[in-house]
Amino acid sequence: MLLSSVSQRQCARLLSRRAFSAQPSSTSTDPSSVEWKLRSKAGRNFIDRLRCTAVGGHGGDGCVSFFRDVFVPRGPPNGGDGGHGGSVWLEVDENESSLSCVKQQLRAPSGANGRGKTMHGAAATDLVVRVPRGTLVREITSDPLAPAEQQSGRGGHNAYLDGLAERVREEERARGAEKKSLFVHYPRWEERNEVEGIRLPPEYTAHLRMLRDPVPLQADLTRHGQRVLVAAGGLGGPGNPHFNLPGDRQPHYALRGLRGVTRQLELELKTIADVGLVGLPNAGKSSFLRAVSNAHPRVAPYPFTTLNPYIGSVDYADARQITVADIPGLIPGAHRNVGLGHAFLRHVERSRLLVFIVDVAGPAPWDDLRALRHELEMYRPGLAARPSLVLANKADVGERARENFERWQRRVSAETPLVPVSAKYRKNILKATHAIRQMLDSLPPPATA
Ligand SMILES: Nc1nc2c(ncn2[C@@H]2O[C@H](COP(=O)(O)OP(=O)(O)OP(=O)(O)O)[C@@H](O)[C@H]2O)c(=O)[nH]1
Ligand SMILES: [Mg+2]
Repeated sequence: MLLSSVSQRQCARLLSRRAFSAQPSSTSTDPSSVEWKLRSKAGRNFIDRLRCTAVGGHGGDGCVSFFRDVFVPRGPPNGGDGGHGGSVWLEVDENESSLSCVKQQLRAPSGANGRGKTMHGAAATDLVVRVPRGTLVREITSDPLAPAEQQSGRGGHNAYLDGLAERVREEERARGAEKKSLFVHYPRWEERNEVEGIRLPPEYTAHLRMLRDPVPLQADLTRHGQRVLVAAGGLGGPGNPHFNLPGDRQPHYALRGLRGVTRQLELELKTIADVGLVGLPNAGKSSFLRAVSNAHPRVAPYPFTTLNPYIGSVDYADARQITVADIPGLIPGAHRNVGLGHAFLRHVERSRLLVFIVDVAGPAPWDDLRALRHELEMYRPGLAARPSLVLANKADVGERARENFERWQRRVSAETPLVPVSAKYRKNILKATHAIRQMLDSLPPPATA
């Protein structure tokens, strides 16, 4: 059996309680159980997938006012412009390791309204949200009429088409009404102002068009400092001096500020590391990461000690650094998300080199390796064919480990390097890190985004 101490079903049941944001469960009081561990700080704070809404700030309204003085009863217009609304940005910060700092509502502040005496409203500051390197941003597009389309039979399809036609008619109606509602009027001038024929400023119409037909957003944030605009702030409304035209020197209207863009987003963190450690639970992945890097993931003699990915960096004598990701253990069925396999596998998906850590003192380490490769291949075809290295860990554990290793070495093909190590007692670690580096250096450099 591949996983002796914890049954597959038990792991799946316990881990399935870890929702998107790793909600703790309340029953267990056994400190070695997965439930207990999920209640710990690390389990609760690590979020690698979430949905949020980004809302750009509203633009401030333009002002309608006129210069007045003792001998100037009908002075020129002097209403200030409204300030622009703040935009929402996502920015990569390599010191962040989780999406836990991202709130569900990302709302940028609104711009201030313009005032008389040509006082323009202040523009709002942008909201910059820091996300970890490797964050994928996707817009969730939802068509409110889509469920009707999915209904079976002709009736459902007709209902969908009728709904679409009605929506188009509604939009046309709104367009006529919208133009009126875009204006701010001088007191008691609503009826007298003839705003239908007025040409809106080009940037204003461009913003309106953008609000009506938003371009779907998709981004992959891979570099420190990289930024993406997820919700543009609304445009401030121009004050009445903008409409001071030869035919009308006393415009009694200005434009309202426009709302910002609103987007429903899904953020997913897919860790970027040079090397991904893959192994069954308890194989010694975290012990290996501790042995080679400055990271200190928890090590304990029971499965699922690690519940979040950890990244450590291996420093070589010539100042070369290699990042290594330790992920929670995989169990058979991980590709079907058993034991939250998907949540873990996404963190090695982008590694250039996979390092399989296998307990060589187990009954059949070669079967463990086959099972791991199978899970990777089923999760994403081609993943198992990624350049890899096998570390036969726990080589210090007596006669059985030595026999297994010798048997295994006779079986493996030349292209799969097999290195015996003892992560716990730090034996043969240099040879392993040397082999990792050699393999990485022989690979083509990573594609830069
Ligand atoms: N004898 C021996 N024990 C080891 C070795 N490497 C790890 N162990 C022990 O194996 C147990 C599990 O080690 P971990 O590093 O937590 O294993 P893991 O693969 O990270 O486990 P999960 O995080 O649960 O997936 C611990 O008790 C370690 O002390 C080794 O080389 N030799
Ligand atoms: Mg671990």
